[in-house]
This record gives sequence, C-alpha cells and structure tokens, in this order.
Amino acid sequence: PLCIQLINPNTSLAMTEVMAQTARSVAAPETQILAVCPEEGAPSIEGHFDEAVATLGVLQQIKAGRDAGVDGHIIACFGDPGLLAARELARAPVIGIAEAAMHLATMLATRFSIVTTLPRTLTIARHLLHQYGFERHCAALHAIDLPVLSLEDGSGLAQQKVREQCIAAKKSDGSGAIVLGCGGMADLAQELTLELNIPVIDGVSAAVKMVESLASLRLTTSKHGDLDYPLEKPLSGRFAGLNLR
Ligand SMILES: NC(=O)NC1=NC(=O)NC1=O
Repeated sequence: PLCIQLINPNTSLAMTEVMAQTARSVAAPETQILAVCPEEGAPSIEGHFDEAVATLGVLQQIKAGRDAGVDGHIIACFGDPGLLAARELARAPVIGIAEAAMHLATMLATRFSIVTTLPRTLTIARHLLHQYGFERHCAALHAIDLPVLSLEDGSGLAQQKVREQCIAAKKSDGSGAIVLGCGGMADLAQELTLELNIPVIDGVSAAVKMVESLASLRLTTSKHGDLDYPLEKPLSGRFAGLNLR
C-alpha cells in the first residue's frame, strides 16, 4: 500500500483538513494520505512573498516525508511553491496541484479556464502556465476577488462566487474545462462538474491519482542533472535540519 504525503504549504489546519478529506475520498482504498502543514509560516498564501515564506516549511515537510519513506509528495497550494527545490530533496514523485490540474485539463479539452482567489494571484497562475508550457491551452483566468481563507469562513460566500465564476467562464471563454485555482476549493470540483456538465478539475484529487500512477509504474523523480540531491554543504542554524546526510 502507498503512503502519500499531502503538504498544505499554509498553516491553516481547516484547509489542511478539507484537502485531506478530498484526497482520501479519491485515493485507492489501500492508499494512506499523510496530511501535514508547516509548524511555522503563512496562514494563507496570496502572493510571491507568501510563497517565499512558505517554501522553507514545504522543504522541511518534504525532508520529513522522505525520512518517513513516503511514496510521493503533493504540494497542495495553487502556486506550487518550492516544487523544483522539493524535487531536488525528494526521491519519490513530487506533484504540485496546479501542475496536476492543468495536465488533466489538457487531456479533456483543447482549452481550459482557471478560477482562482485574489486577482493578484492571477499572475502567479500565468507564470505557472508558462513554466509548464500550458499557456496556449489556457483560454482565460478569473478571480473570485476573495481571500483564500474566505473559503474556510463557513459563510458559503466564496463557494458561491466560485460557482458563479465557473458558470460565467463556461459561457464566455470558449473553454471546455475549468481548473479550480486553490487548494481550498478541492471539495467543490465534483459537484460543479455535475452541475456545469464540463470537467471542473481540482488539483488535490488530480495530484493524488498522478502520484498513484507514477508509483504503480515505479517512476520516481529524476536524480540526473538539476534535480539530483542538493550539493552537500554545511547549512547553518535553522537550515541545518535540511541537510540530507
Ligand atoms: N491561488 C491560491 O489561492 N493559492 C493558494 N493559497 C493558499 O494558501 N492555498 C492555495 O491554494
């Protein structure tokens, strides 16, 4: 049986729980989901600065998962913070939820739209599209203009805004699929897929199945070239714990 480490890069336990529940609902029966988040860092990630703050915690969790011998790691934030650094540390596959959702969307439609949280994070999503080579597949990006943690405030307002943006995107963008641009939206994808009758894709679910696929194919992160383990050097202070040896 597989053990997959689900890392919420922000420190909000409610969001970790929503994503863990979604991950467990789609995982194979024998797959174990180990849901974690950094002990210290940002309660939500809503920009380049927050991503930088969160990345150290992500790497510390990757190291812990590696030491625990997990079969794969998921970086469960739509900016995929620290993805390549994490792949240097890890042996097992490391999958970001944005990358995973985008990949699945390209297999289901010729164009997809993204619905995310704050307008300022649209640029981060655009950077990812270019980094992953998906910019020609993305018809448009939209933001609900509410902060990430509004998804956890129990009011249902953010969820309603996501639904409205998805309906509008289907009508206006000419895209055949929608990618939900936040880990906190993980629990909305299945219902929206049924209501809109197009694939509405959550990256947490997509990443779980990708890790399971890679593990079943015995495929792991390449250690040849730039994703080889980091060069050995005496990291100091709080960073000493990141040394692999
Ligand atoms: N675009 C986003 O909403 N990114 C995110 N910030 C978080 O804290 N979690 C996310 O998925």
